Amino acid sequence: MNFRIMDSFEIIGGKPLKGEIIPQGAKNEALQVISAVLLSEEKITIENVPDIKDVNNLINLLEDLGVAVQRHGKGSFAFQAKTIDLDYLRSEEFKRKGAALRGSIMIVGPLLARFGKAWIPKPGGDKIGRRRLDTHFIGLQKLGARFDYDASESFFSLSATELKGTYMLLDEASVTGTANIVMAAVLAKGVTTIYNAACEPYIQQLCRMLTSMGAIINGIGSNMLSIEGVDKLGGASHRMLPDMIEIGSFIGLAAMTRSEITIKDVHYPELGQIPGVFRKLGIHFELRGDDIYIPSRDSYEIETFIDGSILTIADAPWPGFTPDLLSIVLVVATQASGSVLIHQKMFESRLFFVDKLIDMGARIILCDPHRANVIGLGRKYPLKGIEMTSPDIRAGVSLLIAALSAEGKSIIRNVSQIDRGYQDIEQRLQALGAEIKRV
Ligand SMILES: CC(=O)N[C@H]1[C@@H](OP(=O)(O)OP(=O)(O)OC[C@H]2O[C@@H](n3ccc(=O)[nH]c3=O)[C@H](O)[C@@H]2O)O[C@H](CO)[C@@H](O)[C@@H]1O
Ligand SMILES: C=C(OP(=O)(O)O)C(=O)O
Repeated sequence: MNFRIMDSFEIIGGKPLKGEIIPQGAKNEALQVISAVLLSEEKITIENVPDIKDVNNLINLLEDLGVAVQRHGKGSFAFQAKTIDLDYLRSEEFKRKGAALRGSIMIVGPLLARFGKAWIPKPGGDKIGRRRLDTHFIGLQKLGARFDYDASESFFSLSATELKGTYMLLDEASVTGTANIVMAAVLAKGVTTIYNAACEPYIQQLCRMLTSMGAIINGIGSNMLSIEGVDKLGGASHRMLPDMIEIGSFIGLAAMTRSEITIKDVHYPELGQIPGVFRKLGIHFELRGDDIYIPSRDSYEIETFIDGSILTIADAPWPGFTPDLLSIVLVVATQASGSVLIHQKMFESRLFFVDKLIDMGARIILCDPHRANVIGLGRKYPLKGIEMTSPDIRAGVSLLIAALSAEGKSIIRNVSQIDRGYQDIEQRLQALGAEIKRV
């Protein structure tokens, strides 16, 4: 039998969309809190889990490790990590499956804390520049773990007879690094202080879930976490936040395609800089209850800085602007009036996809791997549909937004990148009136 993998989208662009959209649960929170179920032998219920490739891969990985997983309905799961098959961690299958996603790195902290051992292949995720793991391993070593790296197999091993709380200053505020160290410290002996900790909402959510499991964590939401280790953690139930990157993607989509869209239940207070950045691009929207309503408008004009100089939008660790939305901001700017400098400081290979936008007719100068200057077309002419390949998840969605706004047909290949993090995206866009199908 010949199975064809439907890994492309065919899009006929240029049509305004209309309707309501509910953001999925957050991919990056899911990867943290689902890894944390390994810390307890009791049942942990998690609601609003997104049905996306990365999360499903992590859940499968946990099942292979022996975690009992019950699906209670859409997005609702119960996990129980009573017995864990540590031998599986040495298997070829684990090496292959673990390497498929970035989030798998976060099983290391819990395994080390509860069983004194952990192995992990170099994790996957987007090819958007070097993605080192030093912060994770230096932090775990400070807690007392021994660490070994087999470069020929790209395989990390860690072990510890006892983890002991200590003070540490992280070399960078790594999101998954902080999550891993926190998950190890909650079961360590004594107090761990993590300074320069990442503090984005998903780390806060992880800390809240751990607290409801019985962990003692102070400083949640700040860059100084203090964790008093406990002997054992219990069960809990937890509800995940909506995905802020999806919410930002939908704001950008609405502006770029002249659409009237309501994004439901956004948890506005948790969106940090995101609404402000889209406002700086000249996009108008209203907060109605906890929904963001974006009216259909023909044009939007990028602001300048107060002194009249060209606006720069740059990423930074939270509470700065998330790097995961810069590609979307960039594409939205291509049809604005005015200019903006997009400065992707955190990842070095995330802007190369602008070549495809240039082929579609956008005016962009890639100054260097980190900076792109966008000179908005101000709707003087539409982008035109082309065939292209999605290099990473966020570039993929940016190209999708560009294609939905463009005149004519576009084909986007390699959309399994998009499936990593956006649930049923074509069906949800079709419900808003988009002409998109998987081919
Ligand atoms: C599964 C998951 O949750 N992935 C997210 C997580 O990845 P991840 O946890 O892998 O990303 P890190 O926070 O470790 O680092 C991201 C990049 O920023 C650089 N860096 C980081 C901190 C800092 O203070 N200075 C600095 O320059 C790092 O060197 C790296 O190049 O956080 C990233 C940053 O928000 C997001 O893009 C990813 O979507
Ligand atoms: C970079 C991302 O994901 P990951 O860390 O899983 O590669 C992202 O979600 O934009």
